Amino acid sequence: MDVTPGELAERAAKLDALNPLAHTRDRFLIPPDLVYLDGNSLGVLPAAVPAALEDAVRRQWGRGLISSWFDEGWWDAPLRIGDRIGALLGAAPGQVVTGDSTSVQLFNTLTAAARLRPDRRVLLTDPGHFPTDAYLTDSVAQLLGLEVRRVPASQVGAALGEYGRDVCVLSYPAVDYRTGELWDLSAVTRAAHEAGAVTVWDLCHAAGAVPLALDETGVDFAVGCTYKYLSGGPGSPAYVYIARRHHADVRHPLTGWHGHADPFAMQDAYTAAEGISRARIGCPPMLSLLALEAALTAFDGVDLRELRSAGLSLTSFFIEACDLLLAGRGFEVATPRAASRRGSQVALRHRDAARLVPELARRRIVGDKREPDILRFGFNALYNTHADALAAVNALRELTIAVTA
Ligand SMILES: Cc1ncc(COP(=O)(O)O)c(C=O)c1O
Ligand SMILES: Nc1c(O)cccc1C(=O)C[C@H](N)C(=O)O
Repeated sequence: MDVTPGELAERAAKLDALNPLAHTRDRFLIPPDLVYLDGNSLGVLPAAVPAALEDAVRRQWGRGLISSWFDEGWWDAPLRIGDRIGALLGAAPGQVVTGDSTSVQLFNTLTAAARLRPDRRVLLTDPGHFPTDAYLTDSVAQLLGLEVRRVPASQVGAALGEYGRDVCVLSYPAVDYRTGELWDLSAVTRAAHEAGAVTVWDLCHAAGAVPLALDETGVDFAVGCTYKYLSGGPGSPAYVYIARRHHADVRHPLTGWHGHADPFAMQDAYTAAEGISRARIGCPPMLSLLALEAALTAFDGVDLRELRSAGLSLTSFFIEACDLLLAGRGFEVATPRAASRRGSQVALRHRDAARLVPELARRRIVGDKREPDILRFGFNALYNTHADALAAVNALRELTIAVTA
């Protein structure tokens, strides 16, 4: 090892001191002495949330009661908060709506997307997609009489060349939940369009960590959760993006009354609302939605390019520290080393992953384990530090034995 742990600690301190986003850490209530590297599963509580929830419960609900639906802007909250999220996704206003879970949004969106190409029979998806995406893709295919083919994003071009004219939808994650690999949304979307198909992207592991340019990239549909890098809280509502050019044609299977053109006319038959409102379903979980709105203020004034470079600085430093301090201890970096191919997490493979993750937690360092042998460390540049990264690597060094000298 050319660099000593002491020198790495100095580097971490310097990098943290130079971080232009250092001030945003104060926007979160991080438990003292905790190194939290699991914000890619459940983000830390933003400082603005408790008071916003208190107000939502005691004043808006407690005193305003039913009048709050309109007097406090509850009815428009899914659209208002959708636009705030849209700004983080590179989407112009009026194309994102919040509500329901990612799973529900996936079902609604995949079905609506496939219906745009009724003469085609193949749904293309990632063999390593998150389980809920895999299960729902299969369900939608079953319901619509389609066939699912599982092709890695890196091989989509070849697959489309072979049978692309029969593909209706490509359903892919922007960032792989296990390895943290960032896919090329632009290249996959372009290839899909050349073959006449549409894309449904799952942004769960990208939104709020990686700058996205949905409008510019020509993405058709996207869904994502808000409890990871957006720190909306456990079970906070998901969102869906539908490019404006599809609004008039899109037909959802979940035709709830909030998506009706005139909800309070209480008509017998469904008529879809204009614009993104047609992606609304039923009554949204308002308290969670208002907590999410407060949580998103943690992004106020944050330049997303700066956030991305701070995130890459953290993951690059973590990988470098792993290379230096964990050599010969049975670890393998499963995340791409090229910054352009990396989201904001680093995954390490180790055959003792199941032992190491709880051992880390006992030392107040939280990451998580994914099957079969992956240790995941998520870095939210709004609150994580290089010192956090080094603490995790130092602990892993203490918990393992070097096999080679
Ligand atoms: C890529 C991805 N999609 C979807 C989900 C979850 O969906 P839901 O919010 O419906 O539980 C997760 C995480 O739980 C995920 O990582
Ligand atoms: N949504 C979760 C939950 O309800 C319980 C525990 C974990 C989660 C997660 O978010 C897991 C996460 N999507 C993953 O990437 O594995």
